[in-house]
Amino acid sequence: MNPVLCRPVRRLEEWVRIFMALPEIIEIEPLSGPVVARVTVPGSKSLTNRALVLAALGSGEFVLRGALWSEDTQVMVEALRRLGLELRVEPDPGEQANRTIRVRGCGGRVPAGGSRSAPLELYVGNAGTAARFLAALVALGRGWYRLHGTPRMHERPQGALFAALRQLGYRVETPNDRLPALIEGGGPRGGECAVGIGESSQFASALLLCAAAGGWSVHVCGEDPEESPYVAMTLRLRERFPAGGGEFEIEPDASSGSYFWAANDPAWIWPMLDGDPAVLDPSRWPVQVRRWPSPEMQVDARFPGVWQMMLAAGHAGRDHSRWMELEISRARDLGDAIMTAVVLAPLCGVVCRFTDLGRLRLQECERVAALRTELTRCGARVEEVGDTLTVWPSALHGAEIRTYQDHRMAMCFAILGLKVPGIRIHNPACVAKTFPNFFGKLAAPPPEGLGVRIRDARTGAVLAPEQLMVGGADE
Ligand SMILES: O=C(O)C1=C[C@@H](OP(=O)(O)O)[C@@H](O)[C@H](O)C1
Ligand SMILES: C=C(OP(=O)(O)O)C(=O)O
Repeated sequence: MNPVLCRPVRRLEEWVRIFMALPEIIEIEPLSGPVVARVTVPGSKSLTNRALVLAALGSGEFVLRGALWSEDTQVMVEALRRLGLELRVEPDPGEQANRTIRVRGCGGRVPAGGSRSAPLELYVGNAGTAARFLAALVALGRGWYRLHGTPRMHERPQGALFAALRQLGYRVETPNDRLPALIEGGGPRGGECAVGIGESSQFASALLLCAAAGGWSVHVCGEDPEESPYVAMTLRLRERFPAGGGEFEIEPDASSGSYFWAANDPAWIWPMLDGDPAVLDPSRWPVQVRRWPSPEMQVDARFPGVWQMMLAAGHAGRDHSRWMELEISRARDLGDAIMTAVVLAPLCGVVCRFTDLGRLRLQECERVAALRTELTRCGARVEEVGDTLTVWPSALHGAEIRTYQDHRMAMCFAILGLKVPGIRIHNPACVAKTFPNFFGKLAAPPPEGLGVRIRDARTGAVLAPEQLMVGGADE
């Protein structure tokens, strides 16, 4: 192809993307009644980034099918390429935000970095998984690497992971135990370390993913790794991943699926329930998520069961003219999907106590405060005591929701907007972190989507599903 002609074509694509950027603020129009839908959600972010690390360190050729293609996985792919690994990304005809990713493993020999004064720079965006997993992975290389990310990633904790790497004998230089950080690869060197996961369980996952290649023995402090859901995911995946090369299928992302299960409104389910209690079975609900995984790997695969429990308790409370109370723990019952349950709780007719939320304060934003503030803005009664949020049944009204650059704030409140008129979402494009076509799926006609009308809140124009895809779909 003529190289002179190539450049203007690429520029045109860039312009198309810029014109198709989501508006700064959108309004969600509530659904007028039950919608029968069978939605496909993209691959699991957590499994994709773990599988990329295991494939990169493994021996042979790996084919990852159903891998998520979003900001968090793109920074991981780019970082592995900058390290010198060979990765090929191909479209997935079954899902716009998935890819098939082919990886040639380095057999545990991580390519060398730079010098201390000119380290190999690796950008991790605001992907906690990439920031933590790559910090452990580069320790297995030689020379110096510098990890850096977005301003928010530079505030998020890394300290306990760096302490564990130092116990193993690696050098990590950072003034404040956060990113940016310089890490000197020392290659595999057997040894032991203990890691605290109070601030993030990703510290343990990072070390466990690289432990076989590094000869590391990793002790997780304070929590039973088998019972800490995301550490358990790492242990399960290590057992199942084809270490010597081969194909691996990534499950759909259960946290992303929670938004669609939660679209099944109490006001749809309760009237049916009076005549037929079997209606409480999620497999009977109008909105379904295809290929729903078992909870063995992803704790959030429990979401339909938790939503069922909330709906059942809310219904029982109505009959006894007294609200029932439920406790839902971030440590045991749900992972990221607990945010979905928190935001929809005021409509469930049950008092919900959401406990063990401490780690949420250190994520994309201070999520405990953000949830309380934005739900209160919609008229909900919410109380924050320690790391617990209690949410009471409340009459809600529309509001402009600030999303704090947090994809899950945008997605949870968009689902609230299917039930409460006048919900407006600021910076909806932040969903690109894990679910670039989330709003496209809300707007797509049933049965693939929910047929929701989404407007540019400034102009009132209804946006077509293809206008609602954000960023990152171009490889
Ligand atoms: O290991 C993982 O893939 C994740 C662990 C969790 O983080 P924390 O352990 O920091 O809570 C979760 O919130 C995040 O979205 C993904
Ligand atoms: C906390 C999250 O992401 P991470 O820690 O992987 O950046 C999330 O996706 O909700």
